[in-house]
Amino acid sequence: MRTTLDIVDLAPGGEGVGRTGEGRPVFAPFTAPGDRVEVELPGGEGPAHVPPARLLREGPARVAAPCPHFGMSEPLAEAMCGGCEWLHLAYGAQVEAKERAFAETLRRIGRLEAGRYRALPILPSPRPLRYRSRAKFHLDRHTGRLVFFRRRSHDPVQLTGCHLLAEELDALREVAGPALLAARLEAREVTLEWSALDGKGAAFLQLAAITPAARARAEALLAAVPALAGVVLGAEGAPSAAVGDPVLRHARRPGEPAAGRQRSRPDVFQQANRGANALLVASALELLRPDGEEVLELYCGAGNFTGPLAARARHVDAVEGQGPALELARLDAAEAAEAAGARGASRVRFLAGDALAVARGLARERGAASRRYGAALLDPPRQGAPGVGAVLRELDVPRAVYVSCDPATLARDLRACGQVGYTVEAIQPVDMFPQTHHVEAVALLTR
Ligand SMILES: C[S@@+](CC[C@H](N)C(=O)[O-])C[C@H]1O[C@@H](n2cnc3c(N)ncnc32)[C@H](O)[C@@H]1O
Repeated sequence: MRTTLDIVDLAPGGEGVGRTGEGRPVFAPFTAPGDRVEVELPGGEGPAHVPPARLLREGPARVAAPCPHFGMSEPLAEAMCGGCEWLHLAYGAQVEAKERAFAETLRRIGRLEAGRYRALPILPSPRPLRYRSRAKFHLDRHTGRLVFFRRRSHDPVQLTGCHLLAEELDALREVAGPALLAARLEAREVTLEWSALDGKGAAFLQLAAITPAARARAEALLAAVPALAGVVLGAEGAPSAAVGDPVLRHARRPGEPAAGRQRSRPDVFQQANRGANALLVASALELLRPDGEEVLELYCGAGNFTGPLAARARHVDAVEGQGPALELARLDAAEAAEAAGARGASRVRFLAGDALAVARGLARERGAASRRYGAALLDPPRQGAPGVGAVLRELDVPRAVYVSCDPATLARDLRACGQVGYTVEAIQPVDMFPQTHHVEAVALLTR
């Protein structure tokens, strides 16, 4: 049934929300508060998710989307890219909506009522557009373009440019697609990364198999695309292989190389928004105050927090499950220790393995080798770290910072931490992902 709907808010999942005359909630993608839209309403009585709507009247938060691949185009959904959700929304309205939805998720799943913790105002991204230094694409074998898929499909969007990518990364995307096709590198997925510090990029190609022919083709790719310094080849069940030099360096604070550098490789986790990442790291350290402490860091990855922690802590034990990430973190730590002289030499110990299992093992250690941590920092993947509260408790950690990219799993884990005696003192949301509903956050726990 066709019906007219007034959009009144944005849901945590990014869709606009309105209610029918009978009070039925309706979630409509690509709408904005204040919009009046016509939607195709499915039968039933519960909350309805409708396909893209026809816009009848524009709300005040609506702006002209700068991208031809985005939005409520006619015919509906024909050209729509699955990358952005909110290019039609003024950036101020985006951060307000994230802050509201985030607090609501903490309340609903974490039972954390506003007022019971210090809710710090969301930190906006320094760049709302062109903020990504890495992204994952698909190679369209017919056109030779690196593409994104349309929403909820595997149909390619023939990108003529992407407003989320740093200009240099977008330019690399444009040339890398045809070069991959010419080199006959049939990658299932292609991750490209750009380093503003190095002025060069690197690629991670997921192939069916890593053969000598694939390596030779990767060499040909590097010869054809001078902006690419190296390639990592990956295949299921096989160790990855580097061709050229795919290790890039980033300034820990963009534009300030003196604030320290950090290695990355395109097959290893790395925050894609370097500007917002600098804010995230600074706010995590400000909340944790690791000065002079023995610190336990779980899920350290390539050492995004490890270097800044080590610069202030007495000692850091850093745990990570992925070998190549740990290798990059070790190289950065060794370099920083050398720069600091003997004083910094033994500040970090890296431990490989499952973060919670290693932490449980540390809690059982006794005698001279055992450590008493004054602070902990954890930054788990999207699925969170169920059970981390009990582990922190076993280790008798008085203060911990939990960094999360998923408000729902964060809220779940904070609630469980509360059940073993931790109090949520403060939470700082950070907008790492403008033009989408996603939000990153840092929470401070004490006991
Ligand atoms: C969100 S990333 C954070 C990495 C790093 N802290 C950063 O800021 O770049 C999560 C990291 O946890 C690692 N990881 C995932 N599951 C793990 C586990 N069970 N044990 C240890 N590390 C794990 C991943 O390899 C990844 O490096």
